[in-house]
Amino acid sequence: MMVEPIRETASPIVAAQDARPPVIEISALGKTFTLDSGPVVALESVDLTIRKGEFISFVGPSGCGKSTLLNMVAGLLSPSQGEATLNGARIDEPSRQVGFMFQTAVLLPWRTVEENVLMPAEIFGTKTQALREKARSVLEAVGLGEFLKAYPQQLSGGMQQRVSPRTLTSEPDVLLMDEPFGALDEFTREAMNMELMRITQAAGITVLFVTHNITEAVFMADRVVVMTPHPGKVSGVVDVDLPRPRDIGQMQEQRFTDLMFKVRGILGHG
Ligand SMILES: Nc1ncnc2c1ncn2[C@@H]1O[C@H](COP(=O)(O)OP(=O)(O)OP(=O)(O)O)[C@@H](O)[C@H]1O
Repeated sequence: MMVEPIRETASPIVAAQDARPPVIEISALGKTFTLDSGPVVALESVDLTIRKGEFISFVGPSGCGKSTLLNMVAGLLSPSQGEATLNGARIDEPSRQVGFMFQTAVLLPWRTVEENVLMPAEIFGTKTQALREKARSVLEAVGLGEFLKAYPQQLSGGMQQRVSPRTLTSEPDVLLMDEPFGALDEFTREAMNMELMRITQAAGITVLFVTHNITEAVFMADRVVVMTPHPGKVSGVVDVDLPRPRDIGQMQEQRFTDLMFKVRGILGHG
């Protein structure tokens, strides 16, 4: 009897990823909005398995359904076709295991930065001293250590946005991020991205990260999901086999440029 030779996987990073259990499984997921002018297919038959601890970037032009997809995974929007599951259970409402970071920081003006950060824990009745310390360390990590007692209106717009990672205080299993640092200046954005990678990698948090920026998408991700509009769909998935921890210097490497062009090619700007 012939024995099949064992095929070597292309890289140990990919092999390690494959061994991780699936956290989110998206099958034939679609969403059609009905407008007075007729139906709009926002998203068409998406299939995707996301494993524990993976960092997935979603990149694509405006209107390709990135937010629609994220909102369905968040349980904020119900699918028209197919389903998404979280740890095997169909997602049909928001879950405490899933944190959501939006583009704009939603802060209550009458609460201090620290009180804003601790608000979700207060609502769920889980505010503890340990959590307070955790909130402080997250705020210190994003350079807001001096502003715990400040009110949102005393911070610049960019500083207010840096409060976004408060979602991390609640230690979600999955973090959904819809252009969380989109409005920040490039330097702060880069620093926030590095910090985000450090925290989520250390805690094994699975991240779904939406961005318009191809460089950022490649730099952050284990896989880049490339989406195109009319109708919104996944046109390709690019494996990012760059070692971790990542550093800015990797952007100068040929492999990085190749991956960027691969993404561009799928987007149709190749
Ligand atoms: N609530 C809604 N009602 C009707 N149409 C919608 C609704 N939400 C989204 N759409 C449409 O669905 C399509 C996908 O929108 P979506 O916001 O998911 O795209 P996106 O890729 O996130 O865009 P952007 O990058 O601009 O945020 C668009 O054509 C949009 O107009």
